[in-house]
Amino acid sequence: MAAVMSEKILAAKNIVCDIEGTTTSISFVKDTLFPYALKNVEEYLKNNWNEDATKTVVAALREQSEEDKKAEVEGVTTISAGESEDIIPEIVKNVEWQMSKDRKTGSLKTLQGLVWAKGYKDGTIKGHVYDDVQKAFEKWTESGRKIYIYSSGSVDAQKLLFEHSEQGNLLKYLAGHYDTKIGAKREKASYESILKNIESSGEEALFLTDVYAEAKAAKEAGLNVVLLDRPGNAELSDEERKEFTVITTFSDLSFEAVPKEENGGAAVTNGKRKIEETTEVSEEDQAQVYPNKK
Ligand SMILES: CSCCC(=O)C(=O)COP(=O)(O)O
Ligand SMILES: [Mg+2]
Repeated sequence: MAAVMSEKILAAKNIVCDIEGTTTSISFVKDTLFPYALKNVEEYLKNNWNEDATKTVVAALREQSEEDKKAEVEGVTTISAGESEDIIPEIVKNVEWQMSKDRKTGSLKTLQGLVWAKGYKDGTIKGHVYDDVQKAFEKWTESGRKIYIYSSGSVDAQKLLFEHSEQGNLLKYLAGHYDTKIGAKREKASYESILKNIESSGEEALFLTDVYAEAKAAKEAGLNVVLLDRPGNAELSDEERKEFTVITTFSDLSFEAVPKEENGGAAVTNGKRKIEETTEVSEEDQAQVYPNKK
């Protein structure tokens, strides 16, 4: 069954977009990025030990491990005090432990980004984006919309992925980046902070993600939300599919131009067609306008 889209969704001026499972395959993150980070973290630390960025991230990793120890997180490994390179094996062990749990701590994500930088810059890594991403970004920005990224991956890691993507440098389409410094992705307050930051109402914003808990938090903050069902994503339940519009590709979202005088002003509605609520939509009608399905 094709997606059911509300008028509000299609009118949104600000699009906030998740990465893993939304613009980019989960398998690229799990099978390319994570193994690269694990393989190269020790070398990165050795080669960059005296860099400020390394000192800052090591201090943050140590702080995190102390917090985890206090909270009695199972399996946590500690990082000794001091600036000696002797503690590199302890850092590597902590990173391996965190990555085995797919933790989204800011310190781990920052270090991963630092390690990936070399791979992106020497061409070993090309950021995966689905086939429809570049075209959609182009259309959305051409129609006067602003695209923001909100991912657990650090802002620097996000920029690397889109700068060195399989579809070329996509950074020109992006108006801003947010990571977990603004808050965790499953918390309503994070989305409220993003709205404040981008000077948008919830009504004028659309969040695209693959994770139901993130969708729920964004919805609570007043944003419109559409869930992505990309190949390899976790299965969405029938209940989750009832609560949110679900699409398989960005091509399913088709916006109209934001009139110039309203760019940065009021939201635009797609005045073309307003159709009564329905449960089934033909492929051709995917881009039509429907009242939001609750
Ligand atoms: C942009 S860096 C790679 C992705 C990553 O490390 C990650 O944790 C992705 O999480 P997301 O919030 O984009 O689902
Ligand atoms: Mg995701």
